[in-house]
Amino acid sequence: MPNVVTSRPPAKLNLFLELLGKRDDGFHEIDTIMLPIDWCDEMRLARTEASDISLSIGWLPSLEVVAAELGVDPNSDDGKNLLAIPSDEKNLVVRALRRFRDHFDTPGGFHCDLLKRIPAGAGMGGASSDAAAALRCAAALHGIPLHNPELTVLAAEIGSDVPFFLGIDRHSCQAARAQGRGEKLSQVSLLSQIDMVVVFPSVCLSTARVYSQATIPTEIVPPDAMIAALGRGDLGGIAAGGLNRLQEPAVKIAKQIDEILESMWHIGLIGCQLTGSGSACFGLARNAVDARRGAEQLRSQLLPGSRVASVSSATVPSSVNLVITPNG
Ligand SMILES: C[C@@](CO)(OP(=O)(O)O)[C@H](O)COP(=O)(O)OP(=O)(O)OC[C@H]1O[C@@H](n2ccc(N)nc2=O)[C@H](O)[C@@H]1O
Ligand SMILES: Nc1ncnc2c1ncn2[C@@H]1O[C@H](COP(=O)(O)OP(=O)(O)O)[C@@H](O)[C@H]1O
Repeated sequence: MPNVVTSRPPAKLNLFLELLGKRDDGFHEIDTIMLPIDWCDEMRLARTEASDISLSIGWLPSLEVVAAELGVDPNSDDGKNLLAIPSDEKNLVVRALRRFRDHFDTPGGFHCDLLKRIPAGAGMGGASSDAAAALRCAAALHGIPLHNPELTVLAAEIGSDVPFFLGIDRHSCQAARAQGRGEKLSQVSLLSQIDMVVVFPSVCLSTARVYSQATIPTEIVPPDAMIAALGRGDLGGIAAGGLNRLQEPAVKIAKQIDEILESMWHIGLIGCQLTGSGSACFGLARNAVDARRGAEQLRSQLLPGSRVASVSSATVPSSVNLVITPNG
């Protein structure tokens, strides 16, 4: 069995998000279309003899570069709020590894090196994706099949969005419809790659806070038009079918989201909206070249004060790669 493995957990965007109702347990019933994108963290997981679970965290390309883009001093309160990622039990990676070890009763512990690219509190699912990758990496290190259904049960206990990042029923997945609180998944087919620009404003939004300010619409919109447009590879249809019922409450908390969206529409991106509970926004481009050009234009307008990236649709789950170490 390997002693060290690596993985590249991807971010996600919600192309569609409808609220169906509020449940007694405080969660909302949702209907959402999630798309993995090629904006990824980097994870390296090693088995340790001691039973501890430890995590070290850094930013790529570096804390200083990311802080400069966001226009914050990394040591200020604002900087810490945006860039200080917990390395204790609050980190979903630590929670995932602990649950894994307790559930499968595996010997020893883990050390994880996590290099972040995905902004936190952005609605891009970075923490959830890291947790899913940690479960898969831990399974690989202990010879447990990566498609073991018990991993999906553990994933749902860690967070509503975590199961999506494991893929669906052993299959790699380009897009998924998630229902229930987000854990009931079905495949959505995608005819062609989607190229987009993502902007993360310098604000971190709490998922719980945004949900708490949301209202359930009187008329529920189904995702049918979005699903059909994705299957046809119809960019105009994807843009027209976009919806995010969390956008209104997120904008009430962080007004700058509206300004960001305005700038995105202005440079010719289409279907511009918030992802998840925010604060990141995305807009669709005709192709990868247009997305890169759009990102450059927005960078010149919005930096410092945001992170801007051109991205393309990707797949989940992220692969797990064995690392050959000198002693094993
Ligand atoms: C909004 C979405 C859309 O994909 O993503 P993010 O913006 O977080 O990336 C998800 O629904 C977020 O899923 P996730 O981030 O895993 O949330 P959880 O940790 O399970 O829950 C955090 C809190 O959000 C609220 N919550 C979450 C999911 C849900 N369906 N209804 C809720 O009301 C609850 O208050 C819960 O205590
Ligand atoms: N592995 C992780 N990476 C980033 N943030 C994490 C991680 N684990 C826990 N967190 C905490 O969870 C919060 C939200 O994480 P994240 O999933 O990135 O945002 P969102 O729910 O908006 O997609 C962060 O602000 C951070 O404090």
